[in-house]
Amino acid sequence: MIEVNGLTRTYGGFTAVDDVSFTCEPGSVTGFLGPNGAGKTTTMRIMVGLTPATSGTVTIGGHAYRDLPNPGRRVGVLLDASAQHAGRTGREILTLGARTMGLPSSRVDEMLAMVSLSETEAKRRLRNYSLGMKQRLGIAHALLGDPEVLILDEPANGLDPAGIRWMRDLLKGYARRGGTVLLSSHLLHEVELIADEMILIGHGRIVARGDKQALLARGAGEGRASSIVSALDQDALAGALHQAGYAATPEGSGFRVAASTADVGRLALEHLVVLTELRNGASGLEDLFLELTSDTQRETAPALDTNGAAA
Ligand SMILES: Nc1ncnc2c1ncn2[C@@H]1O[C@H](COP(=O)(O)OP(=O)(O)OP(=O)(O)O)[C@@H](O)[C@H]1O
Repeated sequence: MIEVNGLTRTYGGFTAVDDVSFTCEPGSVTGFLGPNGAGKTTTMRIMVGLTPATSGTVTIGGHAYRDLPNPGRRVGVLLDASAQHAGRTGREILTLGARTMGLPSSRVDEMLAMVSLSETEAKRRLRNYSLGMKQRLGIAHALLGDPEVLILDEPANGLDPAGIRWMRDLLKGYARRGGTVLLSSHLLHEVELIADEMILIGHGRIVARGDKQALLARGAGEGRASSIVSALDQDALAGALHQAGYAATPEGSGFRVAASTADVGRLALEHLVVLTELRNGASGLEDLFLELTSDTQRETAPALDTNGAAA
């Protein structure tokens, strides 16, 4: 169990983390989401004692991280997969970790096998690892001490699709066996698939949190219905939509309509319009994320022309 209470971190006059409180329960994966610079990494660094808090507390299993006698056996941490010594091999990095935690060297082989790093790859120096390989090694390092809590900053970063699925299954299995997982990510879809609980942060403040299903329902709630629709006769479709009073904007080869697929389908039937595509255009979590963090998004930056100059 992780308990974060009133966590605040300021840098000069700037507040990077602003009175953040949440808990992560055993047996669940908690997704920590927010735009660039929202305060996710800072919060996680404070949790594991790498950055001091200005105020507030974090406890893991009831103790501050710095008070845990053998922290690697309690908390697995992956904050920056490149933060290890670049001249060491993957095997050396894991062996040092195992020794520090008082684990047998057989644990290193187990972990290498678990993250699918081959014997040859394990002998390579970290500086010659691909990003995905570094992430795999980082996950192996985090799991080395068989901890009950995992704190992972963007663990899917650099993994290929098969690697992302592997990590998803790994973390879900870990939580099912009673582990507590906190992971940050920009990959909303990925978090939707993996997390049970979600925390959305913007400008250092929590803007939403709770059970994934409840947040998704909120994101896809009343007034947010959206469909993507195309027809053989687009003009007839546009006319029918207009007549019914549905707001429609051109998207792809058809329209995005502020109505449910059932309503659009019914309308097409009434007007005998043959549809070539009709699907749900709402992305509950993405819409909610963009709405709640809209003041922290950067898309107000000037558009670039094809030469990269500001238009
Ligand atoms: N040592 C520091 N000195 C000054 N400002 C800092 C420092 N560390 C972080 N910040 C600022 O705090 C804010 C939060 O940064 P943080 O790295 O926690 O964001 P993040 O949510 O992890 O972003 P990203 O998704 O881009 O990794 C940013 O504006 C960042 O510039």
